[in-house]
Amino acid sequence: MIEAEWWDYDSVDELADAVAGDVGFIIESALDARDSALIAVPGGSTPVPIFANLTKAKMNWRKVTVVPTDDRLVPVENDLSNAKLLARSFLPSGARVIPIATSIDDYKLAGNSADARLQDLPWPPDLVWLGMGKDGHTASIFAGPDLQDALDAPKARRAVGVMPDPLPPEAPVARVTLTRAAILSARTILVTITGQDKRDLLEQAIADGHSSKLPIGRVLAEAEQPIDIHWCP
Ligand SMILES: O=C1O[C@H](COP(=O)(O)O)[C@@H](O)[C@H](O)[C@H]1O
Repeated sequence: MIEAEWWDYDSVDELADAVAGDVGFIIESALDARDSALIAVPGGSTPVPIFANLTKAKMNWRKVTVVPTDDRLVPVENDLSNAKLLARSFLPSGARVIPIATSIDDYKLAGNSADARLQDLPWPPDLVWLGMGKDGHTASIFAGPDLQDALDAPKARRAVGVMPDPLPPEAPVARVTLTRAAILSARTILVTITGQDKRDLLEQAIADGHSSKLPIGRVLAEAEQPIDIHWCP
């Protein structure tokens, strides 16, 4: 059973303030301890106001590397690109942003390429920050033919390519994602979600643990570290 602590806020603004503070603290602690920080952060819409608050923090951003937990296989100029969001959010502060998606058509090969990029980074990440879709996917670990690959990849494997099935209507494309092993290797894991529907889904996924039908339940069931879940309606 995972050790999950819920942090509830009344509004997105309050959540954004608090999570930006926590992530800033994690980065500062890594800079103090190792003189560099590596964080993996989600895409989508939930983190946007948090990024805005976080990047106002004064710290040595030049020593901070930011990677997406996952990305959609689209050109980096496309609005669906998580790398585009990270570049827009973090590059002005001076952080290094490493995209993991490529223009390779074969999504499995794109997964190999994402893995190779991540193999060049000092591991483990100081933080893996996860979001969750309405269908219970996290990072881009989705239901579909590649679910087991992403869940069962060996410890050394950091990313794989996946084809969600069904394809989510808001972004109906193949993806690359951190594996479960890569997510769980992080020094700290936190989750941000909004809305009662997602809360109900995540509570159920956590309760079901290993037998959860939802990818996020299967990922978190194996976590050895305590996990903070930040939520607002
Ligand atoms: O597709 C994705 O969706 C999830 C959730 O996004 P949200 O917009 O509902 O917050 C996100 O965590 C993931 O990184 C992204 O690629």
